[in-house]
Amino acid sequence: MEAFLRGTKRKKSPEAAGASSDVEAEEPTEVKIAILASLYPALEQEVLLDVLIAHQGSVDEASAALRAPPTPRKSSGTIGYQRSLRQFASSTAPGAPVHKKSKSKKGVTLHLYDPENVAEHTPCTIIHNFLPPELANELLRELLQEAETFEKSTFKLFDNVVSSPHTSSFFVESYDEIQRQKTDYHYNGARLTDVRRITPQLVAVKPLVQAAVNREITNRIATRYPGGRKLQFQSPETWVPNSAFVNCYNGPQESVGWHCDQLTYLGPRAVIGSVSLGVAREFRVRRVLPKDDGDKGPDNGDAEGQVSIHLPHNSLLVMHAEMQEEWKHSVSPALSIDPHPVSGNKRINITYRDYRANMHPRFTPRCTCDVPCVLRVVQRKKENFGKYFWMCHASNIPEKKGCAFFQWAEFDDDGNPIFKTAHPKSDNKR
Ligand SMILES: O=C(O)CCC(=O)C(=O)O
Ligand SMILES: [Fe+2]
Repeated sequence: MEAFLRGTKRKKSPEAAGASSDVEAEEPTEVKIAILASLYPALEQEVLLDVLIAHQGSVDEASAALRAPPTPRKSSGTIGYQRSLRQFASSTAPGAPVHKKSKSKKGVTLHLYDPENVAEHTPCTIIHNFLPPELANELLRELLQEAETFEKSTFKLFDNVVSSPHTSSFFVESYDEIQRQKTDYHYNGARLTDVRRITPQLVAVKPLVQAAVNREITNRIATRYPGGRKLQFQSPETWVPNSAFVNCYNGPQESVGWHCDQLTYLGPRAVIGSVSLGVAREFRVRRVLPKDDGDKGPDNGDAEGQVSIHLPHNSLLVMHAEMQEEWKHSVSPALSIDPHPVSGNKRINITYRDYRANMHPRFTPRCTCDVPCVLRVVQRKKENFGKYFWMCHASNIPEKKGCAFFQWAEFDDDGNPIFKTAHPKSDNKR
């Protein structure tokens, strides 16, 4: 999970027309919520999110409003209601448009349980009872043991120490790769310290995840994408997971705020396979709606409402190629949970990822701080919507300020990066 360690305001780059305000608006909600939560610990995250949205994402203004004497207000959507979408279901012809009018509404959370509804109304597909039951339990037991030593990520932001509301660790395939992760890769401007070797059960499950995800991708393309063809910038190659973030949510309050997963090492139109074990929790998604240049109105964050996908023990959720660029996702705090016979109050989540050889930091642009850049996409502004860009993320390192580096990112139709200038650290070998 990379998405929450971002923060301080950046200097705007004059080159970043159409992307610059997106960058600011794009500062992760997670961080803003974490700051507000540390200042107002008694308030639920959803209330904080509402207030933040009502103040166009400004932490200062949201905080001022929260300090003011409370006026009675309802928090929207804390308790969702179950609603079947069967009544709306229609068989989808090959090549049907990706962007269907959402069945969800502003301020309302639709709760989806049924795989057909999930495929129809979100950028995801879900497979229930994914692994043989004993394998799922073995994997859960193994990762619960690993999770004993997982830590919350903490980071300094302004004068607050903010910590992620769950624990996690990152697993790769070899000791060499652990070393490379610790020296070459950057996450939000810093290096990972807790990188582990993939465990025996993670190894055992990997080919099953790989086969299922590739099947789901093929099916998604054939049944839902225009012309039955892959999206522009989506890789035509087989999806091969070579790393996994493992998250542990201990109890109903542990969560992860709204974010999209970082594309820096995955490339555009990334697909992610996400296995859920233990306590069932809600995975929420909402579409990011771009705004016109002159539109100074409130953030569109909740304009189409949220969709809640229920993730039971032993389910595989595939986040498809349209997910990270056009949607945000979160695991919301729960009012209550049903304890699981193996894990008690804990939920384990594994996101298997395909790190692409041609997106290795030895190839990607470096900013003037000499840190490999982060890959972002314009989401909030209609101007340049969907365009990718490289920017500095050193401002997240406590002692560094970051620079105004900005460069549009180019890819061929299959999502292979086109780097204009040879990278000084590139030896073009892999
Ligand atoms: O726990 C989950 O289901 C999602 C985790 C997630 O979004 C992430 O690791 O980026
Ligand atoms: Fe994520």
